[in-house]
Amino acid sequence: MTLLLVVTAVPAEADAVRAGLPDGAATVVPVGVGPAVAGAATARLLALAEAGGRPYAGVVSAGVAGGFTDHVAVTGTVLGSSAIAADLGAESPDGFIPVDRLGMPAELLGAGTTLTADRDLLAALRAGLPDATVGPILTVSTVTGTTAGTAELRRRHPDAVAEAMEGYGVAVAAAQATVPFVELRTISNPIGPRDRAAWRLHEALQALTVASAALPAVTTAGN
Ligand SMILES: O=C(O)c1cccc(C(=O)CC[C@H]2O[C@@H](n3cnc4c(=O)[nH]cnc43)[C@H](O)[C@@H]2O)c1
Repeated sequence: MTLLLVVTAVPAEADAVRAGLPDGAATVVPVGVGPAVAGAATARLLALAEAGGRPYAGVVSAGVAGGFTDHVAVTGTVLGSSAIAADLGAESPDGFIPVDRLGMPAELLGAGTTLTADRDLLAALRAGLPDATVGPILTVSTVTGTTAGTAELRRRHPDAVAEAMEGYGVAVAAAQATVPFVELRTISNPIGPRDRAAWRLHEALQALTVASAALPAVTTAGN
C-alpha cells in the first residue's frame, strides 16, 4: 500500500495532525521551520522512501498559517491551489521583482515561483473539507508583521488566502521527486502588524486536528 507523507514545521502541528488521523493513515513528520529546511528534509524523506521501494503517494504540507482576513477568518481552514515563493526575488526602486522575472535562464529556475497543487489531491481534500477556503498560499522566509508589508503582499497577490513558511520548499521537493503535492493550513493569526500574544494557536491546532480527518481520502485520490 502506498502511503501519504504529511510534513509540518513544528512537533505541535504534527501532534495535531496525528490526533485527527486513524492509526497508520499517513506518516507525519515535523521537518522544521522555513522553506529551506522543510524542503531539504522532505526531499530526503521522499528519496529514502523511493530507494526503499515504498515511494509516497503524495506529500501534504500542513500546519498553521497567517490568514488574509478578507478571504478567511482566524481558526478557518485553507487549501492551497498553489504554493508561491512570495519573497524570492529582488528589491528595486520600482518595487519587488520575482526571481523568474530577473532574466535568468529558465533551466536555473525549476518550476518558477508558483507551484500548482496536484489536481486530484486538492479535489479529494475539497470534497472532505467543503467549508475550506481555497486559493494560493504564499511561502515567506520572513513573517509579515507590518501594515505596509501586508498591503504590498496583498497588492502583488490579491487572490492569496494565507501565508506560511514551508509550502513552496515542500512543493519543490515533491516536484523533483514527481510526487503529488498539496498544502493544508488552519489560521492561527491574521496577517498584519505583529501581535504574537494574540495568535490563537490552540484553536488553530484544534482546527488542524479536525481538518486532518479528511487526509485519508487523499491516499486513494487519482488511483
Ligand atoms: O509554540 C507553540 O506551541 C507552537 C505550536 C504550533 C505552531 C507554532 C508555530 O510557531 C508555528 C510556526 C509556523 O506557523 C506558520 N505561520 C503561522 N503564522 C504565520 C504567519 O503569519 N506568517 C508566516 N508563517 C506563519 C509558519 O509556517 C511557521 O513555520 C508554535
